[in-house]
Amino acid sequence: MAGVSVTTATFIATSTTTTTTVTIASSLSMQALVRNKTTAGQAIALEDGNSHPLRAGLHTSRYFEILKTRRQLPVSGSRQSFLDVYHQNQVVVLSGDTGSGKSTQIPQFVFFDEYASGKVIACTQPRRLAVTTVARRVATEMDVPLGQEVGYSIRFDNVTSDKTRLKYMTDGLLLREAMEDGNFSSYSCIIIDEAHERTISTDILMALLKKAVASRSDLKVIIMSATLDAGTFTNYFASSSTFRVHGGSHPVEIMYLSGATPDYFLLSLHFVKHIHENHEAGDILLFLTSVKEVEEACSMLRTAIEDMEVMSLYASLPPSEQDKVFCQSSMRKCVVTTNIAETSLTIDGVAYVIGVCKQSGYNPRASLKTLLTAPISKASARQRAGRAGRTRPGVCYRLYDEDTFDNVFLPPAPPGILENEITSEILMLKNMGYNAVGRFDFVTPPHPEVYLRGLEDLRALYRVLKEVVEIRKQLKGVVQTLFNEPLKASDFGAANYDINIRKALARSFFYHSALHCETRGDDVYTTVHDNHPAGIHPDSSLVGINHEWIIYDRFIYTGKQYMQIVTAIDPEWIVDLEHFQDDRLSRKRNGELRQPKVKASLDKARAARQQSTT
Ligand SMILES: Nc1ncnc2c1ncn2[C@@H]1O[C@H](COP(=O)(O)OP(=O)(O)OP(=O)(O)O)[C@@H](O)[C@H]1O
Repeated sequence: MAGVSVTTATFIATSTTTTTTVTIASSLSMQALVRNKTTAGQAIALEDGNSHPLRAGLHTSRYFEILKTRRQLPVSGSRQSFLDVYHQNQVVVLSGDTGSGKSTQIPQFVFFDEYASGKVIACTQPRRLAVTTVARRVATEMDVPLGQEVGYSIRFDNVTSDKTRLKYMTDGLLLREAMEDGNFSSYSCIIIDEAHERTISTDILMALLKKAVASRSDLKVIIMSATLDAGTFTNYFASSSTFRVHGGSHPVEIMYLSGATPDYFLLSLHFVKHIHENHEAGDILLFLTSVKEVEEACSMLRTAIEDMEVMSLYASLPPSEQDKVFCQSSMRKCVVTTNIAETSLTIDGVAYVIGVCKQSGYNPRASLKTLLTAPISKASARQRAGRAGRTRPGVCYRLYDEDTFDNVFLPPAPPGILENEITSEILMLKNMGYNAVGRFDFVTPPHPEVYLRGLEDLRALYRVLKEVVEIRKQLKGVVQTLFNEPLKASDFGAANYDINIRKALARSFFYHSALHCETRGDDVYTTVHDNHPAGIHPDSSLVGINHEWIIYDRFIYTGKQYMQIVTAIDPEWIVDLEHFQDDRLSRKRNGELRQPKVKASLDKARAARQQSTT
């Protein structure tokens, strides 16, 4: 809607700020709250009352215990200043230190302020584990059963009800909802948490929210970020103001090595043992670089230390296994994890954090995903340290020297949209009516090459669909002619079924074709499009077969370059495509073919094809 201005403003809070408490009549109820006109004093009075403000009955004693610790969090001291800023602005960008209370407290402040709207508050997290654990914590803090006033929604797991007014969800799920309703009509406020992680979903959501706030003046947006990067978001939402919450829950001492280590893995295990044998009570959180390392470390630690409970934590573990790390233990706990535990998580009892690093990237030229050991960013290192000191003072051991942290560590990881393929996001935006995706108002626009690759993949999918539809039509015709009856379902047992599907894939994903390179040995191929050498991924059923031609879905780099999701094809299926005609084959500057073997194989296939048709 024209004329609606979107503004942001500054919110400064410190752990020492005192709370303004307004005297409230004892008869105050939730129904007396007026949307976006509530005070911190009103909410505090409702929270402090013996009676539960949301249901009949009294608060439990545990509720008051937790309430006492919540009131000591840095954000609690600035509840009224936050509300003032929130009331005056449609978009608030809030940044704060780890453990200051952003994820758990700010949504509750908004809960009281938005209660009269009758709509839902969404708080997004990039990771499923953060969604479920933060929602559970907030439901406990508010003394309500999870799924009632406070719930969560992740793919395949929806714990909400008609009563839910504060919903934690993944950024991906809210994005899916936006496909149906780009105005976010059922929400009064949307909180994007951990915005500094710059996941693709978060970035696209921010663009959609920028549009939505312009057409819905009653929609509020809060962008929460743990770093000083908030400027990027304030600029994006048409303002240059910055908002800070200072201080975390408890102090964290940072320790560095005095020099570099040649083997961080073994050293980290020695550190765990050293802490266990020499330091006072407190659980240990060890960050490693891959699932393989995590499992290896767990098994070595279990053998070496009997009186310690060792647990692994990574994204592909079943949720019931992940939840175990949050359970109390009579022994010291050591949680060995990947970067899944880097942000948002509070594992009660963790006093020691040990950190090493690795990161993945995407090369659009080669459609190549990499998973290489590389220095992490300072922001990541700070997030990891922030996992200590949440429920008690902590120590963070960084397995590198201070000089490395100051001079070698990378700047914050680039936004996900610059590092990943975005095919499904392009499709989604097109589906929402954004046809010129290249001109979409991204916070950081992706490189044109990533965008072009995405479009090429979509064109390929379209070609597959067209071919499959054509094959189905032909099969239907054949069956009808032969048996004089209509085809009821696809006949998976038909002799040519598999070949027809592979043919369709070959003719659509022809630019992902590769030719076996006999001189380099088993399972090594060269891509036809880019002339890259690559092996067949060890998980593939084609390993050891050495088909002459294959097509692949994607590249992955894990020390070696591999093609994943591959299928064998016959060059006779593709020789007629323009892409494989002589004048289109890749040549050097002097006109010589880069891959004479490709031409030889295509010529052979062309001759065979001609013979079979004559
Ligand atoms: N499950 C829990 N058990 C015990 N205390 C918790 C739990 N979750 C949160 N807390 C307490 O609340 C504090 C604030 O947590 P919250 O997740 O809101 O911080 P945050 O500012 O969002 O941190 P981050 O930037 O690391 O996500 C924690 O430091 C801790 O003291």
